[in-house]
Amino acid sequence: MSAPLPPPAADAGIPVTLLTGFLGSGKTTVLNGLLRHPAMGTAAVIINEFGAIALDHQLVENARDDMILLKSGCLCCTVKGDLIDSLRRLFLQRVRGEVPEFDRVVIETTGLADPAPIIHTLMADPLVAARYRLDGVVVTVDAVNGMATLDEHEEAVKQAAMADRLLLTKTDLATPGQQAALAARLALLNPAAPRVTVIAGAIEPAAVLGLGLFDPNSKSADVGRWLRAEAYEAHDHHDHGHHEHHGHHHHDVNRHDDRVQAFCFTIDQPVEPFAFESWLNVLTSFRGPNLLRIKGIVNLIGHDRPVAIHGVQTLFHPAVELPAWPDGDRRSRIVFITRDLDRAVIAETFAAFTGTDPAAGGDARLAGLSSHV
Ligand SMILES: Nc1nc2c(ncn2[C@@H]2O[C@H](COP(=O)(O)OP(=O)(O)OP(=O)(O)O)[C@@H](O)[C@H]2O)c(=O)[nH]1
Repeated sequence: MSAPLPPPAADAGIPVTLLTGFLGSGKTTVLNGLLRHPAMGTAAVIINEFGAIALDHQLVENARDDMILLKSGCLCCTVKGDLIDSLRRLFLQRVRGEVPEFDRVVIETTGLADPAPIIHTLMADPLVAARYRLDGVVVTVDAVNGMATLDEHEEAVKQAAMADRLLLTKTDLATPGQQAALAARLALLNPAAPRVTVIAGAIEPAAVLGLGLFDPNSKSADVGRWLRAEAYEAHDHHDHGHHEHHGHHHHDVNRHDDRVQAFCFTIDQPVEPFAFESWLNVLTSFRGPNLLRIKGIVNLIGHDRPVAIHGVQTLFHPAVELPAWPDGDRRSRIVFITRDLDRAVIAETFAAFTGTDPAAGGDARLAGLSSHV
């Protein structure tokens, strides 16, 4: 990280949206709703599951083997094997003019998918990482069955915890009490992800696209919207296990939730780059599988501008130096979503490497940085 940093990569790669959510939670309904918008006509859709394509038949224009062109103009393929192969192949076919020139990709995963290895894949394969970038993780949660699903299935908890945006589906069937309980639980599990209500797939593309660090319209970094560090201020999650304060939980039904934690470090002093990099290396080498997501902006000694970091598990995107600090606040802010890994452990290792104790919580001032928040 002390090496020269690449320039801000506003246009680097085709944005990829990961649409996930538990079995039957409404992913395909949301996808169908999205594809009805003309703005989605230049998207490619990858459905990462076996079996028939679950999109509305009216939307399907002509079918080839594993790839179809939808009436909306979108290209759609089902992936039976390797996601990497599909992304590589799609890109090569686009370059050769064999498929329409798509400018974004939406991947609908199976309901049981763990998003972490999929994001890992996007970052790990050199060709894929050079051509595509993660725009955002969008997760459907069923307002009727969501609570029971979160109780029973750890995959669902992980999905919700890793979301950049949560879509609450089937609210037309849920009681206000069910909706409130689910919203409260999701706010604990994932304080930063805005929750959007979607009934029968009625959704604007803007609600789920453009969630990455770089604003697709202004081409500039939108740190406030991306990091949402301020969201952790209200209830920092290192006391995540103490749910009895929140009324709607009881006995051990939250065992999955308790394994997942979301918290934010705020570091006042600029950090020594080598120490920071060493800390990240050690953390990812030893606890990679427990690191679901890390995002942050860091003030490194010797760098006038902030450095953005983004990683999952053992892997980090190349650090990107942003054009400027978003405001007068030059503190480093790093958001963590972990599983079976306490805040204290990360704080201790950070202190050991950098000589600085991170403070808890985000920063309310970040909230004012962006009109998109
Ligand atoms: N009433 C109501 N039904 C919905 C809503 N969203 C989805 N559904 C229904 O819920 C069922 C499951 O929706 P899908 O979109 O197939 O869910 P999925 O997550 O793609 O399902 P899998 O691919 O099987 O995991 C379907 O019968 C949908 O019509 C909603 O907002 N309201």
